[in-house]
Amino acid sequence: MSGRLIAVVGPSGVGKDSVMAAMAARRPDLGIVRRVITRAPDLGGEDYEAVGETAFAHMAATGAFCLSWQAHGLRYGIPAAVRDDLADGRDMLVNLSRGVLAEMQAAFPGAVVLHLTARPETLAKRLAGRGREPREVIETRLARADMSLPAGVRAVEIANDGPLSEAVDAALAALYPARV
Ligand SMILES: Nc1ncnc2c1ncn2[C@@H]1O[C@H](COP(=O)(O)OP(=O)(O)O)[C@@H](O)[C@H]1O
Ligand SMILES: O=P(O)(O)OC[C@H]1O[C@H](OP(=O)(O)OP(=O)(O)O)[C@H](O)[C@@H]1O
Repeated sequence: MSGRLIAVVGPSGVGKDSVMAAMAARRPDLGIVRRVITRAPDLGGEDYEAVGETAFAHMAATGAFCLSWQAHGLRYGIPAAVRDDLADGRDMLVNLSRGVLAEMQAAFPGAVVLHLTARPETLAKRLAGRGREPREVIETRLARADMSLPAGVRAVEIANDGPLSEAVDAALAALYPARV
């Protein structure tokens, strides 16, 4: 059986990368897609492939991505090779923009969407604590926080205001309902 693409979405600082890493730690069969980003290398957080604008444009033009978008002044690409992992039967977590969900569902009909939420004050505190972006950049990220999901996208809503383990429990329970 094919694996499922599991899109993890939500505002900056909500905990997408933290929840994904903790989910994969609990279920080693769950993979995490390594994104290609025009971000400086080694800024911490997720494991990503850092590339320059020219390399990104070349990759996009030669079909290296199954999905790509632009946000926060950066370009993001999802390697088309994720289809090989899915064909091998592996469920794959991927951190996506809310803006590409309709396109993603058309391209991956069996995909599941996990929508993480948290209160605005929680987001502000976490972004400051993460320390990856300067204050002005944090402000513009917070301004996008309440963006809604595109019409017609069905998602599992998961609150991540409390301990990380609670969000991870909720996400795993939604994906892998226990058989009674
Ligand atoms: N449930 C949580 N409780 C406390 N801190 C959290 C929780 N979830 C995430 N964090 C912290 O918040 C910051 C942002 O999390 P991150 O996973 O980078 O979010 P995102 O990928 O959605 O921007 C990180 O410093 C992370 O350690
Ligand atoms: O359209 P949106 O839903 O607002 O999302 C836009 C981008 O923001 C996040 O990026 P990134 O992972 O660089 O930032 P984050 O870790 O602060 O969320 C997310 O992964 C998208 O790439």
